[in-house]
Amino acid sequence: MPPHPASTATLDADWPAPYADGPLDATVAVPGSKSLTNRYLVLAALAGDESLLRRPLRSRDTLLMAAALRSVGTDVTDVGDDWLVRPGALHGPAEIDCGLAGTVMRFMPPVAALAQGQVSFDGDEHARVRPMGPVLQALRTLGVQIEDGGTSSLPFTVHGTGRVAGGKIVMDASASSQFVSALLLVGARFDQGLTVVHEGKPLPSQPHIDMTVEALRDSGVVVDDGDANTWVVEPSEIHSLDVEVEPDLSNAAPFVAAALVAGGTVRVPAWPQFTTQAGDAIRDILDAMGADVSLGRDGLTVSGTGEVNGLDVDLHDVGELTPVVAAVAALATSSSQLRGIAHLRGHETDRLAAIRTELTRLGGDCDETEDGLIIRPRPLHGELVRTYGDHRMAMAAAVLGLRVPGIVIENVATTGKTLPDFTGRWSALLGRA
Ligand SMILES: O=C(O)C1=C[C@@H](OP(=O)(O)O)[C@@H](O)[C@H](O)C1
Ligand SMILES: C=C(OP(=O)(O)O)C(=O)O
Repeated sequence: MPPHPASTATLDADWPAPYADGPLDATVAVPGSKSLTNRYLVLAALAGDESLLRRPLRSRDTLLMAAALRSVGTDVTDVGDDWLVRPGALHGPAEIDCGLAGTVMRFMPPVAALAQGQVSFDGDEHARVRPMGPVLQALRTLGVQIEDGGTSSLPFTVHGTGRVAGGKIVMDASASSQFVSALLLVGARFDQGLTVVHEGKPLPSQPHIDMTVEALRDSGVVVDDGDANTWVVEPSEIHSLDVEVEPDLSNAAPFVAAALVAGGTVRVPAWPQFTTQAGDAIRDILDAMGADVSLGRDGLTVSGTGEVNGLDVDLHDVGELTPVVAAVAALATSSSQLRGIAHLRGHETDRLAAIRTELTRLGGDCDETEDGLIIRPRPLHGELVRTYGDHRMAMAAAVLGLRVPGIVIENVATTGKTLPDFTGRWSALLGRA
C-alpha cells in the first residue's frame, strides 16, 4: 500500500544528546496523552453525534488513528488546536496503515467489523511481529470474517457486514491489555453488547483497561467490571464527547527524570490531580529514586541533586516507563531490579533485549531475567545508541546523555511516534535554543 503521509515523517538523523553541565531549571508543557487521544477518537467515531476533542495529541500514532477513521467514513477536522469528529456510516473499501501503533492495529479491527465492506490493515515491518492473534480470534468467534494468510498478525483484511451480533468472548490478553481495550471500546455497538473474559497469565497494564472503562462511562456506556478479569458492556448508543486531553504522563517521564539525573528542578504544568494514566506512577518511582516530588494545583514539580538511588520495582502496570526508568537506574549509586515486564518483548521492539544490549554497549552491566532487568551501575562512555524504531529507547538515551558525554541517538525522529519535536523540547529543557 502507498505510505500514508503520517508514515513518512521520520528522518533517520542521528542526534548528539545534550550533556547537562549544570542543574536544570525548566518548565515543560507536555502535549496530550496518546492513549486518551486514540480512545476518544474511536469513541467519537462510534458516537451518535459530533464530538470535540480539545488539545489532542498530534503525533504519528494519533495521526494514523485519525487517518484510519477517516478512511472508513469518519470526518476528523482541525479546529484550531482541537479536533472536531463527525461520525459517518462506517464503510469500506479502505486500507489502514497502522505504522507501529499498538492502539491502531488493535483498536481498529473491531471498528472495521462494524463497517460495511472490506478493510485491509498493514504497518511498519516490525508491526508485523507484534502480537495480534487474540483480537482476530475474538472477532472470528463473534462471526466476523478475517483473512490473515494463517499468520494471526499484520497484514490482514476484515470483511465487515455493518453489524456484529456480540455475545461473550474468552481471550488470553496476557501479551497486551490492548486486546481487551479494543473489544470493550466497540462492544456497546454490538447488537447484544459484549462480555470479555480474560483467561491466562496476569494481564499487563491494568490501568490502561481502567482508562478504557472510564472513557466508555464518560460516553454514557454501561460497563460492569466488578469481577476480576471480566467486563460486561451493555448494548447502547455512545454519547458524543467534549473533552480536554490531559498531558501524556509517560512522555513527561524523561523530562521530570532529568531533574533527578542532572540535578535542579523541572515543572510540568497541568499534571492532573486524578488520572487513569498509568504514567502517573513516575511520581512515586522518582521519589523512591531520590527526587523531591510535589503535585499541586499548578502541576508537578520534581527536584533532584544528581544523586540517584537504585530501586526494586514492579512495572507490570506501567511498562511504558521501563526504558526511562532503566536509564535512570543505570546512573544510580546502587543496583536496580525491574520486574513484571516480560510482555515488553512484544512492544515497539523487544524492549528488554534492546535495553540490555544498548546499556552493555555503553559499558554498563545489565542482565535480562525471565520477566525483567537487573541493572548494576557502572561508568558509561559515549557511543551511538541504537533505538530500534522505539520512541522510548530514544527518550531513554537522551536521559543517559545528560550525564554521559558523547551519547548520540540513532534515528531520534522515532520519538515522533508519540511526541512531536522531542529534540526542540529537550534542548529547551537544558536552556538551549
Ligand atoms: O491501551 C493503551 O493505550 C496502551 C496500553 C499498554 O499496552 P500493553 O498492555 O500492550 O503494554 C501500553 O504499554 C501502551 O503504550 C498503550
Ligand atoms: C507500548 C507502547 O506503544 P503502543 O501503543 O504502540 O503499544 C508505548 O508507547 O510505549
